[in-house]
Amino acid sequence: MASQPLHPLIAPSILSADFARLGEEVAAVARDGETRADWVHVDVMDNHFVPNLTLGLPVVESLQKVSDVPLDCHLMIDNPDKWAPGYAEAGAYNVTVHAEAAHDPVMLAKNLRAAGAKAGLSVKPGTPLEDHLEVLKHYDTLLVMSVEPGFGGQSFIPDVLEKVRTARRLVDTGHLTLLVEIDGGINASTITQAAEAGVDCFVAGSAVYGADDPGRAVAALRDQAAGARSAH
Ligand SMILES: O=C(CO)[C@H](O)[C@H](O)COP(=O)(O)O
Ligand SMILES: [Co+2]
Repeated sequence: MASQPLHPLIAPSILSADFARLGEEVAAVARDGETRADWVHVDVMDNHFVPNLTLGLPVVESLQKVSDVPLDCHLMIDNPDKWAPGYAEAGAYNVTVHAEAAHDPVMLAKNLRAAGAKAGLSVKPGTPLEDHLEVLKHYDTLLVMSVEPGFGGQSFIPDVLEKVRTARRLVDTGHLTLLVEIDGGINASTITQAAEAGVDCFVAGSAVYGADDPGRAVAALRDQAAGARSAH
């Protein structure tokens, strides 16, 4: 995961999908061609780390059986040191834990990788990147939250782009080796500025699953991000 991927990655968040039809909702962004998502983003919330409760390991295990798009699990939970490796063992492609919640983030990254997943570290909007730079050397992805974690459909916080620029610089100069991912409020009005700041992977929940055709929304967001990147 060293250099910037050839095209921007789009990861629809099923937080905004119909939970009664999760398999079909994943299939809607898994058709071959330009409408295909790169990853499917799965928001796990425990009602402790964030004030909301969504889904957990049994649902991820079921999704893993039906999804041929890699799962990107975003764990908004306390004590990820204990729970996160289970998501890697279930076959998730990338498992992201919060820097604010992890007790031993270096050991946790090792455990995630040993279980076969990429290891992701996320920072909330108010968490400085500088506090976690040493730890980030052990991770494959950095998930910059551009809303307060807990709910979909919130407004993008542009101040976090400074963290994206810093991370991009550190990756491009070889000081870090990771993908830069952004999550929260990404849509047609905000994706250009995020792409210009250097994001590799864009999570979009309401902008994809709130659209009439989720697959078309994926293709449109990817086009827009690619255009912003090449113009930069
Ligand atoms: O982690 C999240 C919230 O905590 C979600 O991934 C995120 O909010 C996606 O939803 P939207 O694109 O509607 O903001
Ligand atoms: Co998320």
